[in-house]
Amino acid sequence: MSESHHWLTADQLPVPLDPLQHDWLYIDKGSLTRRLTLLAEGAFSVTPLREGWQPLRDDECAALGVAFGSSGWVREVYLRGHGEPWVFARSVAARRALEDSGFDLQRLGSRSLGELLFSDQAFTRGPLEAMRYPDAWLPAEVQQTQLWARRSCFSRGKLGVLVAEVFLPALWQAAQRDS
Ligand SMILES: C=C(O[C@@H]1C=C(C(=O)O)C=C[C@H]1O)C(=O)O
Repeated sequence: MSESHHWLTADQLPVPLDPLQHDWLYIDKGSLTRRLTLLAEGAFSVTPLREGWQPLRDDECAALGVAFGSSGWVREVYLRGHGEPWVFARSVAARRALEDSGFDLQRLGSRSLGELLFSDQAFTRGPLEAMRYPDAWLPAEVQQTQLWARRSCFSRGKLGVLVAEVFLPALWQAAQRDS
């Protein structure tokens, strides 16, 4: 894997990002749901693509502090502005921690996970890390190399919900128009 295939904090990036990308990837630590809702003037929606129990990826197990190959809940969605996919988001939590926590990730459907995480004061957000997301991890229809993604872990007690967000070209176009 090349250097760009590691999750990096802003100070670990070999080359600084342009200011707009830096802002979306690292600076805004508030709810992305809220930011996208504003950018889309309310025309925001969440569409689940895939939800279920699966073995988590190695980078996810490492970030959550569980053994490689651990099972977890995987939720993949599009966050849409004006119906267009703006962000592909993949959120995961280890099975044991999730079951012990009573946190109801399984029945969210098209409600935003962000609303839930940000409305519960007990969750704290870990550092934001970014990388160019491997295209093989994206749904075929938006597959493209070199797309920037970020991730961070929301923690409440022993539960960690790791949220990765991949910014799609339509988002950058909308953000550029707005800036
Ligand atoms: C973490 C947030 O939640 C967003 C909403 C998600 C969902 O509904 O699955 C997933 C990831 C995030 O992009 C947020 O709004 O900041």
